Amino acid sequence: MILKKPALYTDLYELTMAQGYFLSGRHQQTASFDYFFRSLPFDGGYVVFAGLGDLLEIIRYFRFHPEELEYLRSQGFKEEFLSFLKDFEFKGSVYSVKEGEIVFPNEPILRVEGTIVEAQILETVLLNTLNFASLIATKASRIKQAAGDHAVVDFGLRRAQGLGGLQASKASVIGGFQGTSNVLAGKMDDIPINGTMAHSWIQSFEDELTAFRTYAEHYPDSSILLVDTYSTLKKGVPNAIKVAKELEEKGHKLVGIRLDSGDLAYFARKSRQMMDDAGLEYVKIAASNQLDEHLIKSLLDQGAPIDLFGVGTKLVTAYDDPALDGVYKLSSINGKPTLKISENEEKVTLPDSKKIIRYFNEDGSFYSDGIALNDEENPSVIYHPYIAHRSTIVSELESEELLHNVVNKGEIMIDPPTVQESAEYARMRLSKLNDEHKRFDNPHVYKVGLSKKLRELKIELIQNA
Ligand SMILES: Nc1ncnc2c1ncn2[C@@H]1O[C@H](COP(=O)(O)OP(=O)(O)OP(=O)(O)O)[C@@H](O)[C@H]1O
Ligand SMILES: O=P(O)(O)OC[C@H]1O[C@H](OP(=O)(O)OP(=O)(O)O)[C@H](O)[C@@H]1O
Ligand SMILES: O=C(O)c1cccnc1
Repeated sequence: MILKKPALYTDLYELTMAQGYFLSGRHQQTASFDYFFRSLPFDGGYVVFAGLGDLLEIIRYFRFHPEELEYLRSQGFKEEFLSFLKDFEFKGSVYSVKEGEIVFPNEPILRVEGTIVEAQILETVLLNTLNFASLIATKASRIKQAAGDHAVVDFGLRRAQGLGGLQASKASVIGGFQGTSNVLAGKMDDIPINGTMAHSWIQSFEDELTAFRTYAEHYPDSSILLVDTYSTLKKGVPNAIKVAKELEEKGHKLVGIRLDSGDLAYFARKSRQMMDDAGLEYVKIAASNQLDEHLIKSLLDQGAPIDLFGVGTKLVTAYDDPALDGVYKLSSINGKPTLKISENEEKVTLPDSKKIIRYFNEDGSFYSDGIALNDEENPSVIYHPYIAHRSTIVSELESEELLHNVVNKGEIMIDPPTVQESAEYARMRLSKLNDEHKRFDNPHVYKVGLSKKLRELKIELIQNA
């Protein structure tokens, strides 16, 4: 949890609308909003849903404190509304997929039900939390996929967008990273913290060997020496070998070396050879320098004997696709289904309260998802969202509903998932997504269909709009 006072972490219009609902006596209307995204980031085939734990904390702490009310008063908000906010607590309900779930475009992966004011007032902070966490968890998952069994560690804090670095470190672990260099994230979320050394350590000594030796004296069983400050192969690796041998004499072991520039595949091969020749097969090779999933894949395809990848900038900034386009749309008001029309059929929203059903192949892998009205039986056929004649029979398949009641009339119903639990769930679910949806180039589109009733309701509302 990052903000203990999240109520003003919002766009002004949420509060002006809330005041408008209140002053016009409409604030007790009931409403239902869906959270969903429309397109997949990184030209990928899936998203790892993250941020639910933080959202539940935000709901738990959601109050308007005296100094916040004072600020709103200074901005012209009316006394009547401010006294309403003084006692405000979220008393609505939230239905969500699990943190770590593998999800796809246009699925209503989280639904908020409540009065129009309480559901509306959550919009911005909810989007801010879920969009960023899911984006970074997805990027991390792709990087981990490229790294396979090799370890990946988050080095991104220094390059992160301000305090987003905290959420990014947590989301990276949900996506499959082993640990982070971010100490506060480690403390807050019980994530393993890891690290090596900076060039400044080496430059601050009269020579590289003394720098390595001094570090190893202090950390005889946990040193990873940065070998590229002067010359990787002529100085860095030979000096690291010397120090490793000295450690051996004292009954300790050098953990590794880190490469941070130049041709990482070439240097890794050469360093491995030099260390193996010196009987140091156990010393690991870590690599960093603007890595992402494509470079890691390329390095491993080149046969680079790298054991650990440190990944910063490209991970925490989601460099190639810096925002998930998640939105929060009204789907019913006072029990009446509603939708938002668009010229573009793909942007027309889905009305009413819905459920998501995941269908499985016989081997337990994901077959496709269906979206149906909440109060209908699980459908036996699901239909393409826009092309009427395309449908799939799903009646014989194993299925599972994905939305769970995580907040019920203001009461939080689950222990917020720990980062480790969400990471394990994401790993397990990703293993059920077939490879054609996971490949980096032109991944096969995972099918998400609609029930007949939902499709018909949507068409009826469009025609009557
Ligand atoms: N064998 C390789 N195959 C593909 N990409 C690599 C390989 N080795 C390194 N890279 C990547 O190429 C990019 C640029 O590497 P380069 O050696 O130019 O780094 P640099 O930071 O400019 O080095 P220096 O710090 O010496 O200036 C980095 O993103 C790096 O990870
Ligand atoms: O390349 P990234 O994926 O963003 O990974 C983080 C980078 O941050 C550090 O460099 P920096 O130059 O900031 O400090 P240093 O002196 O420790 O190398 C580190 O050496 C990595 O190269
Ligand atoms: O520990 C490291 O090696 C590290 C930490 C942050 C950024 N770059 C490297």
